Amino acid sequence: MAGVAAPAWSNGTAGAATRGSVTHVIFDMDGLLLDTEGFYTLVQERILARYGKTFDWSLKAKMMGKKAIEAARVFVEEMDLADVLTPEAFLEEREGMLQQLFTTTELMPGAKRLIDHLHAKGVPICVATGSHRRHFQLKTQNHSDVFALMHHIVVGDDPEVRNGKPSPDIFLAAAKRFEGNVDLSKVLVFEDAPSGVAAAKNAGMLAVMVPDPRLDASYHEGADQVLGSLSDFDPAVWGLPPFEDLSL
Ligand SMILES: O=P(O)(O)OC[C@H](O)CO
Ligand SMILES: [Mg+2]
Repeated sequence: MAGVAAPAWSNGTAGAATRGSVTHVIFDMDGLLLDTEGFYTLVQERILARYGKTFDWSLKAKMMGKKAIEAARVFVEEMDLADVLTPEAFLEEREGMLQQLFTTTELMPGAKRLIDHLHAKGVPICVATGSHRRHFQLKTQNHSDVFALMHHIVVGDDPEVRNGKPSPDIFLAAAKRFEGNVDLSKVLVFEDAPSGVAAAKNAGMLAVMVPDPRLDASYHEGADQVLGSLSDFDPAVWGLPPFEDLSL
């Protein structure tokens, strides 16, 4: 794209990049940076048990990454509960349980090391989460050091995010808030959810997927790379500054 400056860390020499020359990085949050997806699963299992139904990973795949109300509609519809539970009542019921669980949130393996590294090298990084601000605050309260390194954070109830993932809205809003012009084809999104990978691709960006191993491999389709953990990510492959301490 015309007028797009070379990244600040670039020394102008050819690197070992084989998958592109990434200039900006956007992180998903739930299930990617933070180990919160299990909380949603647990609470939803409890609610379904009351109706004699079982929560499974094909339902999980359809809900994860979405805005709360959009995921709630999927839950009620897919589980055939419309006669006994509205999406709004479902959200209200799970809220108390979730709020307690969120305060115990842990980082996913490799998240801190990667964020520290990209920040130290001057790579512009941000978070784009379908989670609304109230939940974002609860989930991140013990990890403010990590999230403080983000250039900005876009949450699901941001006015610019009209539609949740797989709409590209949230990633387009996130890219716009970096400084200067951003070539969307050089933005790398990290995601754990099928809807999130689709949103990144709909935004014209690159997508690395770090899925839960229980997610069927058919949902990996569309990702530019699939990793078992953020710890497996090699920045140099994407034209990003390499890790210097390879012992980690
Ligand atoms: O994966 P995130 O960070 O977009 O969050 C989405 C929901 O809050 C949880 O699936
Ligand atoms: Mg996620």
